[in-house]
Amino acid sequence: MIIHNLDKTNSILNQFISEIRDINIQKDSMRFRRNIERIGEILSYELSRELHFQDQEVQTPLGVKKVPLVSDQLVLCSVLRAGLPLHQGILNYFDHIENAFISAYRLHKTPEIFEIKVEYLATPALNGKILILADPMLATGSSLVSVYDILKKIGTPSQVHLVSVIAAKEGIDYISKHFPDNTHLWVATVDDKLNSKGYIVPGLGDAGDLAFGNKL
Ligand SMILES: O=P(O)(O)OC[C@H]1O[C@H](OP(=O)(O)OP(=O)(O)O)[C@H](O)[C@@H]1O
Ligand SMILES: O=c1cc[nH]c(=O)[nH]1
Ligand SMILES: [Mg+2]
Repeated sequence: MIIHNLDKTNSILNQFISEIRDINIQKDSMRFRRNIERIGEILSYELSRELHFQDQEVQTPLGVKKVPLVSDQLVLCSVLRAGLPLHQGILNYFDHIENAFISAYRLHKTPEIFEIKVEYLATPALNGKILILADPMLATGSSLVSVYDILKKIGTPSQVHLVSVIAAKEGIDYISKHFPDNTHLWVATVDDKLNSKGYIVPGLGDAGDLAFGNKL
């Protein structure tokens, strides 16, 4: 797996990451969603450098200019619920991308032991296309691996790009073993630890709840 951790370079991205982590600022759920969306836009720009480009002629009022434009067929699949604002951010940059949605949630047997349930999928064909799989939190990595196991049954993408906001080192190690070697991971920042409940520490808390409210 090829890992692109954007926190290696200081940029305005730091501001958005610090706001989604901040226990006071993150209470403003509209700002939380919008910050995740903005991070999705920045990750999209970075990811776009790894895509394939072909020259296209553009007619201006004064002449013709050859411009290299993205030539890949792209599918963006986001993991519900927390993936929704990240999905919107990526969609803001890739106007013509096809869209897929998949659900994943933790079904707890005890506070510490859970399995991932995937119950919903809506996707276009994936064969030969570039799959961008988006989920803001990469904690244990079990959600991403579970959804990829389902998506693989639909078709074989030519390449996978994973987009995440905060990842734990442990989760990165786990998914590296389950995705093809040429998979790219685009992540805004990486934290060292998981707690006993599989939450990223310091992380930000529960991204789905912060974006959309507490669930039962
Ligand atoms: O790497 P993992 O250990 O699998 O954890 C990460 C998952 O947890 C969050 O979803 P959650 O289960 O909280 O669902 P939600 O989006 O509905 O809140 C997040 O959006 C990931 O899907
Ligand atoms: O830290 C975590 C782990 C899983 N899901 C979240 O929203 N946050
Ligand atoms: Mg959640």
